[in-house]
Amino acid sequence: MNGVITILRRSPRASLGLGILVTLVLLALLAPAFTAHSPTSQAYGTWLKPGGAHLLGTTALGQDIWAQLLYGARLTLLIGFAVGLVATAIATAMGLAAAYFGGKTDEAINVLLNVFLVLPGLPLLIIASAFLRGGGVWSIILVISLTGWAWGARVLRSQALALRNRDFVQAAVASGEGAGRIIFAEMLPNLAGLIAANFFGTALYAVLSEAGLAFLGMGDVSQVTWGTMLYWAQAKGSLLQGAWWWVAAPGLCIALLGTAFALINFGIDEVTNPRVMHANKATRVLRRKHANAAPLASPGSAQSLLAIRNLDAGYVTPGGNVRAVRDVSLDVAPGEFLGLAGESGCGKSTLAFAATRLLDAPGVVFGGEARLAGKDLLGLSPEELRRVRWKDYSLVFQASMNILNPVLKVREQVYDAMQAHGIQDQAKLEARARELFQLVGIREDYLSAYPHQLSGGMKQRVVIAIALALEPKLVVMDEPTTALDVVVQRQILQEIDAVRRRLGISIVFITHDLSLLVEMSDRIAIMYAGEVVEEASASAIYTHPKHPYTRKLMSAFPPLEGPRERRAGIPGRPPALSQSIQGCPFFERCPSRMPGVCNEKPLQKFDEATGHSVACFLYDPTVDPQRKEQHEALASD
Ligand SMILES: Nc1ncnc2c1ncn2[C@@H]1O[C@H](COP(=O)(O)OP(=O)(O)OP(=O)(O)O)[C@@H](O)[C@H]1O
Repeated sequence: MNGVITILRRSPRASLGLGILVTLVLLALLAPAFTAHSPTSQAYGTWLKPGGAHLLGTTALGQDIWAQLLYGARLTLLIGFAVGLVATAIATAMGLAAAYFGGKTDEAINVLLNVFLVLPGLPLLIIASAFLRGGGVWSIILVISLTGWAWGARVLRSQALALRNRDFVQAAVASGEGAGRIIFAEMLPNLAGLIAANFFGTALYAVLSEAGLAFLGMGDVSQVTWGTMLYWAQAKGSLLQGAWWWVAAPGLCIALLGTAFALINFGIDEVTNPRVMHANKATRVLRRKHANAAPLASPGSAQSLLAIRNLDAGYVTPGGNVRAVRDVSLDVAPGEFLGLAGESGCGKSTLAFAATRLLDAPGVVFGGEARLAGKDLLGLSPEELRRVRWKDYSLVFQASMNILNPVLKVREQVYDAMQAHGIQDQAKLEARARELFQLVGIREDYLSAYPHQLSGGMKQRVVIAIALALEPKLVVMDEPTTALDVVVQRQILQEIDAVRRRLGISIVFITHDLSLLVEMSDRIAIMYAGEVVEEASASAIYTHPKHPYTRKLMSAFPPLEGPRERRAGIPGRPPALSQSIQGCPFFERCPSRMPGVCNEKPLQKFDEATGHSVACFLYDPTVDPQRKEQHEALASD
């Protein structure tokens, strides 16, 4: 129900379509309230013009056209809805079975699908209806369902196959969940939008097919539907008699019903697909804002390679906007290693992707700025962006090794990025590829290998080599080594650091592992619930963490040296990012919270020392120092 309300709220097209559909259904159900005539009675005069007792005139057989239209809507709608249900049920069952069971089941379903898809639709409908003639409206429903399920099944199968390979389904399989639960609880809900769209698409096909069959005289012409009305109008030569309204009335109604189904279908697509409409809208608004924006004039920007200002980003979901990055401002200096840390889900990746224009729908940048060497990244056209990526900045993320194409040799893939940016000379390409391999610690002969011949660590090094190929000014690394074992992880990190120092590039490094960051970074920014809550040099974060959250994070990791101690987690959960947050987002979990201050005042950053800022009211000079001391003491108890 909530899903339907969201679709209607978000999509004016869906609301219009549903409005038309509901009106037609009401007219059909309440037909006796709108006409006193019977649709089948032939007691009225023939060929009467619209007006008087007969709103739309009468037929050649003396039937009231308005009454036929109202009562005919019942069967037409029944056929649409019934075929929609039957064909969608078949398509869903086939698609899910093919994807879940795979192997022979998938092959068999695929063959069946292909047979139905290559058979021409109309002749198949005609032959099937000839066989089932005399079976009334249910045989029409059966015939149209049998010919109309295959397209939906093909689309659902491919979507279900993609889902089947997603981590959460694989995890459910690995944990021993039964087939029924995986199909109905894990996969089906993710296909809900597609199934609903398929229902309305098939209903539209059914209404049009019924009209086509009836018009050809292949349906049950003794029943009143909009299709059989067209058949009789044509058979009795209504246009030759000048009675165009007999054809126009059912024709327009069919077109109206078709429009309603199509509008609802569009609406579902807009909201449940990749939410393209919203993403595009937000991007357009942002572009306009950026076209008029003045360059940044905030402190630090002269020193900054990457300057992020008041960045707001997140995801448009059917349940509302998720604000995963909230008003974040951050600078990365040339040659600097900036670590970004925080619990899972606090917005680190969203920040990195949004600032580098890599956030895909349903992700959206709601506002703010990101400038790289003064260039407004959020305002660049796709062509300008293409020129800047890889050359000015590149990105390496956790699953990056999967970007390697399994059927191309590593050499070609290393060449690709360089060729796309104008380096065509084979000798130069080869020399640079070898140099890059040396840089990231892989033997040069692996350039001739295929990705499957490399280990995970080597593949990740190849990706890092590709990211460095054009010597970008900035490399953003989002947990690039998390999937690797700790020894390989450490080696790669040391090599990345050596490359950074040698080439003078800046690195933004994202990880949960704060102890690793302390070791590697120049500066660390701690994120919590979409906000940067503390920012300081790595040594200050290690020796004097200020924010209670940073302190808790630090105490959750083993120390770099000294005796082993029992580590404590942070009780509670971060707030939902789909809701607005009043005051400090850490309030509920904070051992030093000051009720009436932290949960009420708008969150601010306070400078504790040069280059050390904390978003915490314990450092607010306007709060009574005694109160702060009491609460700090509480935390240390
Ligand atoms: N496609 C999406 N649709 C809706 N919400 C999303 C989507 N992707 C991420 N989110 C939400 O955005 C928030 C921030 O996610 P993000 O991946 O940026 O966090 P993170 O700190 O990088 O987490 P992790 O360390 O686990 O990668 C989370 O609450 C997450 O649930």
